[in-house]
Amino acid sequence: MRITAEAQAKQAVAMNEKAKHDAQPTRAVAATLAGVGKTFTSKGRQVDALQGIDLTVREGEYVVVLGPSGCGKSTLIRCIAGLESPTAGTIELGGKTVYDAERSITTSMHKRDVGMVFQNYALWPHMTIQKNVAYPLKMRRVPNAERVKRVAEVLEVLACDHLAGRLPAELSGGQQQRVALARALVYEPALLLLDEPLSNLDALLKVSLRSELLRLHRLLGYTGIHITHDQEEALEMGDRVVLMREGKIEQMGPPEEVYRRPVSPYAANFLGVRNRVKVTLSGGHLEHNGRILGTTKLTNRIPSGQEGLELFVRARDTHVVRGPAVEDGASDQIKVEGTIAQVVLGDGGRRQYVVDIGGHFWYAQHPESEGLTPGESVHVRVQSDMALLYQGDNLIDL
Ligand SMILES: Nc1ncnc2c1ncn2[C@@H]1O[C@H](COP(=O)(O)OP(=O)(O)OP(=O)(O)O)[C@@H](O)[C@H]1O
Repeated sequence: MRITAEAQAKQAVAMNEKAKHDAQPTRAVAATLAGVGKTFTSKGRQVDALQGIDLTVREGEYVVVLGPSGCGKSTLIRCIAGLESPTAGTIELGGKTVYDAERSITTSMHKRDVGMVFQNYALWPHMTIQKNVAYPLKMRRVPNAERVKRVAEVLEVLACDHLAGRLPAELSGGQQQRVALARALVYEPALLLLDEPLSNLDALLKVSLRSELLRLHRLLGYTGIHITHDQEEALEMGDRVVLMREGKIEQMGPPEEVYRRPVSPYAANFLGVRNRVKVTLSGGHLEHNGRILGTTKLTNRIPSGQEGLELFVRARDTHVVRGPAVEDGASDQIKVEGTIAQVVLGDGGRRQYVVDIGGHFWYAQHPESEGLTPGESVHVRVQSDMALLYQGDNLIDL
């Protein structure tokens, strides 16, 4: 979304201003979306940014919405906040309808008890940190003494108390995002929406702020909806992960489930399953480019005559072994012969072996023999139950 920092600052303040403080522990609310659609019309063109979104986020749950650029994540969160009006469906927050296309109900963003944090922090550049965080309280005419107390409390929770007298430009990106969080939380909103809050931060800071966000969520108990295009962030942070694809929900579930069973090649690809090869079923064998893939029993569980099959395997589930594949008959393994093309430093500083399996690269992480070097003949080996097999867009249940 291309919105100016100034406009975002106004939106964030306006929403946070209205999130009511009642001196109680935070009241989390559920968010329920049914059949939500949003079509943008600009210059005679229509874009269906959201289509038929059904999603319930439970009270106190932390849901991470994941997807590539343009899949509708920001539009979704902006519709929940009231910054954007959907064109179909209903939205309920805490059991109250805040949007209903058919009944023409649209509650303004000021009346939704929602806090929001943006990717680019959206702080007021000319105000000190203390004033930035106090601003929404001031707008609601919270008395000065109470304001000072609450700002000090929230800055302390976020370990930003020592920054109170500085201007945003005098802070690092991570510090600015902490302050933006403080401003969103100073009202103890029942629902916190986070629009790519970590995307502008460097890798190390990202990881520490992930833990910080989870700690705050546990401490304060609000319902959280966090959007990101980073699969690692989503899997680490979400009680549930919602994967989006072209304005629709492709898959949702607990992170372990989404990680283990991506429902489609799109989901597998987005969740970092790097090895993807077309396979055929022939004479009871699974084959790639006319070569039999080991002694896999996957074929026992697939009806014969299937077309459009694709095998997906994670690099971290692949072993690479020197020499040709030996048929031992006993194990249920996929084996593919090839040649080491590259040895590179991959995820988490682990050596990654790139194996040329006949014009196609296969990534493997576990060497069974030390000192493998480019040009060597090897085979890659995978336990069949770690493989994912798809037919067209569907996961075959093996
Ligand atoms: N105001 C608008 N007018 C016209 N089209 C829009 C508008 N806002 C978003 N879109 C379109 O709607 C689709 C979804 O956009 P959205 O910003 O929600 O995606 P996103 O997943 O958040 O992407 P990003 O991570 O790049 O922000 C895109 O095709 C986008 O071009």
